[in-house]
Amino acid sequence: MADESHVTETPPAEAAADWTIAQNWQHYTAEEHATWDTLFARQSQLLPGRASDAYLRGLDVLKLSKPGIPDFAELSERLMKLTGWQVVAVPGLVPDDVFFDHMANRRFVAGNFIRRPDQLDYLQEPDVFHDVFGHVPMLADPVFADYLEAYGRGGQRALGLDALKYLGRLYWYTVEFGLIQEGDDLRIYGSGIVSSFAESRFALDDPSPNRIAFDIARVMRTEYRIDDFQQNYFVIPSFEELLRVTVETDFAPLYEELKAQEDIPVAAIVAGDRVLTQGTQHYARSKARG
Ligand SMILES: C[C@H](O)[C@H](O)[C@H]1CNc2nc(N)[nH]c(=O)c2N1
Ligand SMILES: N[C@@H](Cc1ccccc1)C(=O)O
Ligand SMILES: [Fe+2]
Repeated sequence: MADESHVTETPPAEAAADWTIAQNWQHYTAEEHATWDTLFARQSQLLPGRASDAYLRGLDVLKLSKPGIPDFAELSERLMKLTGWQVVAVPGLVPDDVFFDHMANRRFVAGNFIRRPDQLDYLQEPDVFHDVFGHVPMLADPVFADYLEAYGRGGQRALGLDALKYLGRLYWYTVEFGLIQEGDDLRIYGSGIVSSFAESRFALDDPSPNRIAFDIARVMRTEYRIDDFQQNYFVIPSFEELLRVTVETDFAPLYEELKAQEDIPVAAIVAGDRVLTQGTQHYARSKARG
């Protein structure tokens, strides 16, 4: 999950300078493994027909020899052979520059903790289920694996250009909450959706949110919220197209243009949008009434 986290700059005592820690797979309790198995089984039944082909193909990389929470060492060995990525354990959110450096070197940072049984349906911090079940299967797709490495390098560049706000939105509306058109069907590839039981249905079926065709400048201008279902989803035509418009476009001039423009509020529809669903926003309004 990506958000405007306010993490401290010095790593916690047990972490290395790059914020990595030992996963300590042998320390997980039977209850923690059971939480993983419950979440895994629930999503595995829900996602066929909802998640993108690339995600469902990638899911196999998680079918390891042991039940319960995956062992990052075993997982990384398999992932490395497929796309050169590995999964490293961190205690939680890490500073942006640390996050980008790992990503630029094909190291995916994953929380080593798992949510409590009473948090099955939603939590804001990225736990091992969100990071590994949500993100890792996409790392097994060669095109998406290239996209994420390029994103890491782009993040390092964006830091230097004071443009993190714009790149963070691109991450949010693709890696975390992206939808993709597959033939006549709308499918999920965003990790924040696939790792959420309720949002996996809401994102595709509910008339409440907007669903808008992906446009790089529009996405970078659009605000987002981190505490509930999204009110906007952006739809890409393919991962190859996402790679083409992000890796091949020099963002520096785009960042300058965006700095001269207003941000677009969440849920707004603006001129030029190719709107697939004009949302009713009834979900957000019902929550606002409390
Ligand atoms: C880079 C961007 O700001 C984003 O919010 C980052 C910050 N730090 C992170 N740290 C961890 N562990 N996981 C994440 O997804 C992120 N997201
Ligand atoms: N093209 C971006 C780098 C980038 C690539 C892929 C994803 C995100 C960002 C830049 O010029 O900064
Ligand atoms: Fe995430």
